[in-house]
Amino acid sequence: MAEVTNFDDMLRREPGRGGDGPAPRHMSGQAPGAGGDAPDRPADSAPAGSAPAQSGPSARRPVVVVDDLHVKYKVYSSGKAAGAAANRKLFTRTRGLREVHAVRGVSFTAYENESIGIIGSNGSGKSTLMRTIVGLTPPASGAVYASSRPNLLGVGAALIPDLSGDKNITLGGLALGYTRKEVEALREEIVSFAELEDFIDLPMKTYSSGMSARLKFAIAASKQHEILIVDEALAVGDARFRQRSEARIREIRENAGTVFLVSHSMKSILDTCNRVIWINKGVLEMDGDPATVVRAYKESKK
Ligand SMILES: Nc1ncnc2c1ncn2[C@@H]1O[C@H](COP(=O)(O)OP(=O)(O)OP(=O)(O)O)[C@@H](O)[C@H]1O
Repeated sequence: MAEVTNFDDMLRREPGRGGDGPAPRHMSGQAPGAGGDAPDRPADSAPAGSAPAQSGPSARRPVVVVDDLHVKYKVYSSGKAAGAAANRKLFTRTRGLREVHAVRGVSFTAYENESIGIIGSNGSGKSTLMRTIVGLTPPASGAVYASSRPNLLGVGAALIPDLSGDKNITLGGLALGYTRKEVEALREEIVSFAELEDFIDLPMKTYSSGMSARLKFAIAASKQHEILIVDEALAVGDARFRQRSEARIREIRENAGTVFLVSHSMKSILDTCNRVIWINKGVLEMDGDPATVVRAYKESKK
C-alpha cells in the first residue's frame, strides 16, 4: 500500500485513470464523481466505481482511495501458494501453476465517518480487497491511498494460544501500539467488554472460538481507529455480543473513524452500515445505500 504524504494532491487525480491521468477534474476534499459532473441517476443507486453523491460545504474528507485495483494470486494446483519467485514470473511455466485474478479493477473513495459494508458471495474477493487496503497483500496494478494507516480488526497474529487471555491482552495491546501503561489502563475495560472475567487467567487455547473472537474484538476495538476494517468478526459470538460489537463500531465511526465491515450477515450490514459495496467475482458490482444494494444482492441470488 502506498501511504501518501500529500493526500490532497493525490485526490486531485481521478480514481480509475492511473497515475498519469489527464488534468484533475475534482477539487481536493470533494468526492470523485460528485458535484456538477455526476451523471443523472438516483442518489441511492450509484453505478459501479462511484461513491454516493455528495457536494457543497457538507462534502466530507476522503480517507481511502482505491484506484483501479487489481490483485492476483499465483497458486500451484495442489493449492500451495506459489511464493515470491513465481510472483516475479520466474516460474510461470511450471506445470500446474495457476493465476487467480481475485480483484479486477476496483475503484472507490471512502469518506470520514462512513461505515461501509462489503458484501459478495464466497470467493468474490472481499477479504483480498481488505487485505490489500491494509497493505498485507500487494496489488498487481492500481493503488490504494490512505490518509492514515488502516487497521484490520484482529490482533490475532500477535496472540499466543498457550498464554492466558490476560497476557494476550498485553501482547495485543502492544501490537496495537499502546504503551504498557496504556494497556494497564484499558485492561479492565477489555476484560469486561469481552465478558471473560472468570476465564482471563486461563490459556487462550482453552477458549471456545466465540470466546477468542470476543477477546480479539475487545482488544482491537479498545482503540479509536481512524480507519478500521472488520472482517467477519461479528459473525461469531452470540446475538448479545454482536449487538454490543455493532454499537462499538458505531461509536468508532461517530468519533470520526471510517469502518469497513465485511460480512455475510445482511442484518449486521443493515444495522451497522450507511453505505454498501457489493463485490462480485472481483468486480465492484454496486455501491450505494445499504437497503438498495442489499436488495439487489439478494435478488441476484434468487
Ligand atoms: N492466499 C491465497 N492464495 C491463493 N488464492 C487465494 C488466496 N486468498 C484468496 N484466494 C483466492 O482469491 C479469490 C478471492 O478470495 P477472497 O478470500 O478474497 O474472497 P471472499 O469474498 O473474502 O470470500 P469469503 O466470503 O468466502 O470469505 C478466491 O478465488 C480465493 O480462492
